[in-house]
Amino acid sequence: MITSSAPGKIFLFGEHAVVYGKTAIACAIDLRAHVTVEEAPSIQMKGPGGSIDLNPRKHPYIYSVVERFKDLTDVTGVNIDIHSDIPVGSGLGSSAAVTIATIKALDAYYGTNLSLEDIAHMGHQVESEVQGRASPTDTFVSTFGGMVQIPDRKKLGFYDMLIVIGNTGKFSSTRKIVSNVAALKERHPAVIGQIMDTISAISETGIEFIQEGDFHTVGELMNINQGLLDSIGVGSKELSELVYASRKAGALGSKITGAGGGGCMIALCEHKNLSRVAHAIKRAGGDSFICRTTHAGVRIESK
Ligand SMILES: Nc1ncnc2c1ncn2[C@@H]1O[C@H](COP(=O)(O)OP(=O)(O)O)[C@@H](O)[C@H]1O
Ligand SMILES: C[C@@](O)(CCOP(=O)(O)O)CC(=O)O
Ligand SMILES: [Mg+2]
Repeated sequence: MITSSAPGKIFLFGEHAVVYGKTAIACAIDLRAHVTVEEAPSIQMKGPGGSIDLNPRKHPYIYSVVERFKDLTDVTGVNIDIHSDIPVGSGLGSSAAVTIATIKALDAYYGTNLSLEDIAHMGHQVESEVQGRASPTDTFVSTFGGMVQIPDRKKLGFYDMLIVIGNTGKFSSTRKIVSNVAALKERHPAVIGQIMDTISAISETGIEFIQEGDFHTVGELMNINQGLLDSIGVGSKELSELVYASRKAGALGSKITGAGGGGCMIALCEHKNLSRVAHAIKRAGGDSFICRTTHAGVRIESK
């Protein structure tokens, strides 16, 4: 029996634009997906009512991972059991964390000796297949941990940023939101293209201010990024309510994280207003918790 785990993530800047090759900054967080694999008579997934055979409609990410392993090795019966701390369909990268942890667990189980680069690459292929189109961000940061810049695949240092996550509690499918943005871009290529370029410039400017420790300016850039996410139709009334409540309570900046349409927002705070912001998000109807970033990428937990 082998157990692996991989982290979820937040986007400080650049979601959606990064799908079109623009710059984004993402950070691994200490919510993790845990995957246990053990010998079984067929390829199965453990569920609440017991184990069932792997089904591409019910388990699209895991199915796609297993199909890829069939190209690498002789895939024998295995039971896959997932326990994840990451709220599903909420912009915190649950799909990538589950995908990357499954790849790592199967790699250890079948002895395929994949490097971290191989794992991130396979994860990106899986997300692209299931999502229709996907950037390498979530799978890369879930593999390597820390703060990263995409598409450069640059591992940035560790920055002690105080972030509150606010969750609207509304499920949102990344596949659907990404395809809505693609359709909008097709209708207005010049307009949306320029918005994507501006989001890219925000990410590139943002990283400089993160490195300087100027979090007031980082927050200001997050607010500009949020306006542009709204402009491409990935906002919602509930997300905006949490965003404005957090700013009123003193957040330096706040924005959607991930696909949007529902799911989570993040608020950059100072020590003095951290709990005020968390409470304000709750009063505005969301769940909120303090986000801890992590260096720890994918890893084997036990063998
Ligand atoms: N614990 C889990 N077990 C099985 N599949 C999961 C789990 N968590 C997430 N997933 C898969 O990821 C999908 C959600 O991914 P996505 O729409 O990209 O949202 P996000 O990655 O922001 O949570 C789910 O519909 C499911 O297919
Ligand atoms: C919208 C997008 O930029 C991020 C999606 O993140 P999440 O699945 O909502 O956690 C898509 C992608 O990068 O593939
Ligand atoms: Mg996802």
